[in-house]
Amino acid sequence: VDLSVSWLGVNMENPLYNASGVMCRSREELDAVAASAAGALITKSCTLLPREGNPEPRYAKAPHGSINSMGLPNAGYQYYLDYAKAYDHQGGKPLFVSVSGMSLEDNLEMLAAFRDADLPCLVELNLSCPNLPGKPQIGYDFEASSHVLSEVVKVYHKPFGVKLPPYFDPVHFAEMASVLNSFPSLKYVTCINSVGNGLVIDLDSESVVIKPKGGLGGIGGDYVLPTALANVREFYRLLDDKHVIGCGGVKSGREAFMHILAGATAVQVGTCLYEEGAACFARIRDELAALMQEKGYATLADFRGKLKTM
Ligand SMILES: CC(C)(C)CCc1c(C(=O)O)[nH]c(=O)[nH]c1=O
Repeated sequence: VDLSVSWLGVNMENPLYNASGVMCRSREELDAVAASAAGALITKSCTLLPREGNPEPRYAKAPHGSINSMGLPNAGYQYYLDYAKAYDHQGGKPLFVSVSGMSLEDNLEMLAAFRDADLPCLVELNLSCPNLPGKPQIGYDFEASSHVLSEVVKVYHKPFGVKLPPYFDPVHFAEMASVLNSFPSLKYVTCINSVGNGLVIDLDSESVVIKPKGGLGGIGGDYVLPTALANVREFYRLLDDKHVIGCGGVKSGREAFMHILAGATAVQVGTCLYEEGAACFARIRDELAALMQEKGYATLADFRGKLKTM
């Protein structure tokens, strides 16, 4: 079976890579993903200046996944720009850079810097980045999303992507798809970011399990798979001429297969990578290949987007 996928000028030997935020904050972590069986790698969302992030514990494993309120700890955009400048784009795996500025101005400054560096890597704007005080995250404010993207495309002229939070209402799917469809240079979306502001309680201690935000944090893992698949499917259906990257609940070849069946071009691994380490990529890759073999599919295109309805 052939697990390769070529899209937006990048060639991946297999469709699996890390979810932004997991094993991608330092060059050592990024090199570990690149050295693994992953087909690509993406950096931790960066801000203009380095950030410590929230007090620990800020990540916790939960019975069926994970919860995190990391608070955007990162080395600052220059660090990732330097990594991208030194990166072997020809011989290496595709490198994606995630950007999540604390303000539109910060995002525009970072995007201008990546533009001027003229690197082969693709830039992904995290729309879970903070909005004005008293407003929801950008991705949940359709007018703000439209404004941000309008300003972004004035500065950044190359193809780019956005990381989307999960949506839960058909009207929201339609509204966000309508916003995204008005930007032709926006060539892909990654669905989904963690399911926001969940609460994991430890019964023995009768306590929250992470320190920031009174214990509230983004949920990942098994808990989010159905929501992730629905977001992949809906945006695959509603977007014109854009790729959808699946993220959420992938821990074996089975969930990777489901994401591709729902329409995903490639698939990211977050919680499972955090818990298992980079060996998960070879395991999931081999499980996906075995599943394809069993079902008689030779390539990813043989089943991509071919989810049956009743
Ligand atoms: C939640 C934000 C801190 C605004 C963005 C960074 C981020 C974080 C984080 O750094 O806390 N965690 C996630 O699961 N998704 C994210 O997009």
